[in-house]
Amino acid sequence: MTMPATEHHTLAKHWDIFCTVVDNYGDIGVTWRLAKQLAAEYQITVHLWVDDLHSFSHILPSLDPALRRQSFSGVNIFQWNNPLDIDYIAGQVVIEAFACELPEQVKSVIDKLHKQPQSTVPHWLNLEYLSAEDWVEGCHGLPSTQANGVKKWFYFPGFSDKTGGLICEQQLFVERDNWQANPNNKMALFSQLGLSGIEPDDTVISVFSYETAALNALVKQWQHATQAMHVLIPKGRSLHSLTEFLPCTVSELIPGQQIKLGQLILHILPMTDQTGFDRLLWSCDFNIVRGEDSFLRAQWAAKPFIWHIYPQEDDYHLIKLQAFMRIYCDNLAAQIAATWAEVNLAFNQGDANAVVNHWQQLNSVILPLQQHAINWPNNALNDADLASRLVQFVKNS
Ligand SMILES: Cc1cn([C@H]2C[C@H](O)[C@@H](COP(=O)(O)OP(=O)(O)O[C@H]3O[C@@H](C)[C@H](O)[C@@H](O)[C@H]3O)O2)c(=O)[nH]c1=O
Repeated sequence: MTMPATEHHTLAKHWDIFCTVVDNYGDIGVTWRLAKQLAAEYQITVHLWVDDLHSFSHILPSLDPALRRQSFSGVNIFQWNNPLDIDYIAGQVVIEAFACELPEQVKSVIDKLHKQPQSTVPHWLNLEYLSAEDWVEGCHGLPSTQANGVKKWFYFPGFSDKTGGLICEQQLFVERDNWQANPNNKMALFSQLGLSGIEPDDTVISVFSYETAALNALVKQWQHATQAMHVLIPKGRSLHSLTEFLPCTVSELIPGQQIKLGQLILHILPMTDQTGFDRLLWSCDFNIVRGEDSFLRAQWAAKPFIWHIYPQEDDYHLIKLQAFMRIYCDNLAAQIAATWAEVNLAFNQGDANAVVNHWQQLNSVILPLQQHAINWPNNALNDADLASRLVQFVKNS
């Protein structure tokens, strides 16, 4: 472990972010977005420590899971083995993402620094999950003093100006608007992804959900659509709810493969990096997303969406869903809000009949819903994105 012998220790300038991949791609998805933005917009050297590079490589295909150190987009990516086999050098900030436990070596370096007279310790932050619930405002930015006296700060993303904000790159909306202004962009993307047979005016829906009977019911209904419909689904959890429509097992499906079901064509999507995923969401008419990061990106896409929230014990996720739906629907006409909320609720409850009924009603409110989706991102950002608030928070704390 590298510890300078000097008494007056000055911290290195970089930030460390520690991320464990619990399951799925959300934890690494969020930390990777944040790391890239801190590097690109604030010229901060970021060391991103990840315990599962294989999972990470699904959303960063150029990553080599066998390498212990590598750099992409100005971020140094380190394999986090336990115990650490790469030296931790104390930097300005250490972020433990989603309450992952920091490695012992890191805690012991912080502890030693804390005990040295006149030395500074890194700002130690715990980055929490995003929630639209009211209590978040009261908990954001609170310190917790550890047994050794070092303070750890709780950083809560959120939708109000009293929270830590939402991850959004400064140029994202400009890039999205430019992309959406020219339909050739989406057609070029579809062809680059190996998707054929999509005409510019066809309805295109992306699906990145968990397993649910609601998706199965929607696919049954979409087969009888009046016009051609395309549903784009990456290999993964959504398809486990659609096995009755598939000609083979989910693992045998190949990206680019098409399954024709009446008016509907299911397209198997390759997974792309996050920039490609964002562009996909910008290019579809409707997106079904999940978790945390794709949920936010669907909002930034300015398109109507269903949020399949990550399921939690005792249906706690439904409380989180309701909290978000309340703020999203705040200035929406009652009938539009009710229809959109009912589709979301039915999808999350796996209620096949209800989701089909409410989906049909969605057609009658789709224009104002599209307009709302366009207005929402600027309102939601509340003037400051998460990275800018985080940099400010570190300066002030
Ligand atoms: C389909 C696809 C996704 N992605 C990215 C977008 C997101 O960063 C990431 C998916 O993350 P999420 O949308 O958050 O959904 P998720 O279900 O994968 O992750 C979840 O993990 C749990 C452990 C957390 O508790 C949840 O809150 C949630 O974050 O994958 C790509 O980069 N390319 C792709 O082709």
